[in-house]
Order: sequence, then structure tokens, then C-alpha cells
Amino acid sequence: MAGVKVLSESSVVLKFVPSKFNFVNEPTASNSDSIPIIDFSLLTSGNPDQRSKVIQHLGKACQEWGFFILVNHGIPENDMKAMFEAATEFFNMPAEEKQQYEPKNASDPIKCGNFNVKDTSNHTFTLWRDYLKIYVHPEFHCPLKPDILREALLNYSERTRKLARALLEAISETLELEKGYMEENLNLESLFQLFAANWYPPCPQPDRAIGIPPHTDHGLLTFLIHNGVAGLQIQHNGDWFNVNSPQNSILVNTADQLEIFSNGRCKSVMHRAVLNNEKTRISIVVANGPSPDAIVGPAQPLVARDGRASYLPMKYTEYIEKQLTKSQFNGKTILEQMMIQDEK
Ligand SMILES: O=C(O)CCC(=O)C(=O)O
Ligand SMILES: [Fe+2]
Repeated sequence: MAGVKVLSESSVVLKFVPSKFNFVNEPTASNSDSIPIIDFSLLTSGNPDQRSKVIQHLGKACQEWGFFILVNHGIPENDMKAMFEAATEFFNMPAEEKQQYEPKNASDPIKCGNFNVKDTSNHTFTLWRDYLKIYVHPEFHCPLKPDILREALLNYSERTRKLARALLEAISETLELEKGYMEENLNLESLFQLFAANWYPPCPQPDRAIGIPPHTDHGLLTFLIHNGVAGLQIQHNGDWFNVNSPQNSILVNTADQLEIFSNGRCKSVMHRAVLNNEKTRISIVVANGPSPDAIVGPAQPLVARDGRASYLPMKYTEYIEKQLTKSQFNGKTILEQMMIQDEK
């Protein structure tokens, strides 16, 4: 498990992508001025008029895009920097040190390596990315090295957890659910948090490989920050868009459990990470889900309003397990399997 980073830094200059990475990519994406931007500070300290406008805007962002750029979110820049530093130190450690985290079971709390997936024609390929994934809540796990990782991660997971709960409360309001309904039903006090650091080295043929192919995330809300190198693309009404975000913003996407809970109102956005041939891209991702034990189905008041449930309920841990063990890039996604077709 030498990893893509080692491969890209070896003394042999790579001109072509080795065949195991080959993935037929359709990298075309446009820029858009309409990707929603949400000012978090107006939710917490705006006047009532400002606040109700942000709530409206937030509801629209979740329903139409399943994605928004969060600014003035209150997480100090230094806390984000600390995460990039710790992740860089981790990826820079010798292979022997990282080897202990090579995945043995899909549910191991700390994993690192690179990832093989199957494309739609059942052909296996490797992603142009090294990753580190850690379960950080309700149980906190952390590699012993590098030393700086533990404190940075404890702090960042706590801050993002608070932010996730505040945003979910606001989203609950956009769904016109009673205050506390989502908190209680999904037991957000013990919300599940998965931390991931993604390392995408420069790629000699960026359109012959991919960082992460199109997928949706399994939780409620995913937070992503990156080192200033673009690469995230999202799908909207069938077209792909580049996400160009202001410095220090957090990219937030609505994920599968929120689509299910909202009975289809919030959209779990399809997204992918593309490569470039110049710069290493690093992304720091926190996936926030319901409590692992929560049974997630459409919220009852919404089912009553709609006259039907559009998704089947499932325990969240089972959902994660299904997604981890079945390649979602091949055939029906787990989310599609949960949908109840309209009887017409
Ligand atoms: O690095 C990115 O831009 C995308 C990461 C991502 O989608 C994920 O980790 O689920
Ligand atoms: Fe993702």
C-alpha cells in the first residue's frame, strides 16, 4: 500500500496514468453564479427579518441544490489550518507507520489507504487519492501519530458538531417541524461523525483518472474544506458545476439521511472530486449523521402532509454498512433502493 502520493513523488516522472487508475471521465463542468451562499451569522445574530430571509434561502438551497457555501460560520481559521497541518503530517509519515490502519473490515474506526471501485461495466479501478478516515463521535478514535492530530481533531470535531446541530435545527425550521423534533427523533446528541482527509496528488492526465467518482454521502450534512485547490463538482438539474468557494468558507452538502427524513424535500446532492496536473489538493471532510442507533425514515408530520412516505426506514448503522460493503458506483445506489415508487 504505497499510495498515490508516493507514486506521484517517486523520482520517475510520470507522463501517463498507470492503467489501474484508468477511469473514463466526463470532466466537463461549468461555473455557476447561483450556487447558494448562506451567512451563518445572520441565523444566530441577525435581526428577525434577516433571520427569516436566511431560513427561506437555506430551505431553498437544500431543496433545489442539496448544497450551499457557508460563510461566517464561526469556526476559527486557525482550527482549520491545524487540521490541514495534522493531515499533511499524517500522509507524510512512512508507509510502515500507516500500515496498521490498512482496512481489514469496512467498519474499522481508523482506516487509510487508497480505494478500488467498480465502474458501471464491472471494471475495477483505483482512485487517484490517498485517504484517512476516522470515526470521531459518539466514540472518539484517533491515530497516535502525528502528535498534533489528537488535539486538532478533538477540537475540530466538537466545533463542527455544534455547527451541524445548529444548521440542522434551522433546516428543521425550514421543514416547518416542531422545535426539537429532528434533535429528538434522530438523537442528535450522539450524532455520528466521520472525519476524512483526502489527498489528491497532481495527476499527469487528469481526465484519465478520478479522485472520487460521482456519489452521494450517507449522513445528514457533510462539511468540506480544502487547501485552496479547486476540484469539487456538484450535479444540479443533470448538469455538473465547479464549486469555487471563498477562502475559509465551508462547503455543505445535504446527504442521504436528510433526503429520507425530509421525505424527499432536501436533495442528497451527487458530487465528485476531479484532478489537476499541477497542484496537490487536500480536502478535510466531516460527515455528520444521525445517532448510529437511530431508525431513519420520513418524519411523520411530513408523511401526514404528503399523504405518503416516499422512503423505507432503516437503522442508520445498517445503512452505512450497506454503503460500505456495496460499491455504490455500480448499479442502484442504496438511496435508490430505499425509495418507494408511486403507485400510479
Ligand atoms: O474532496 C472532495 O472534494 C470530495 C470529497 C467527498 O466527496 C467525500 O469525501 O465524500
Ligand atoms: Fe462525498
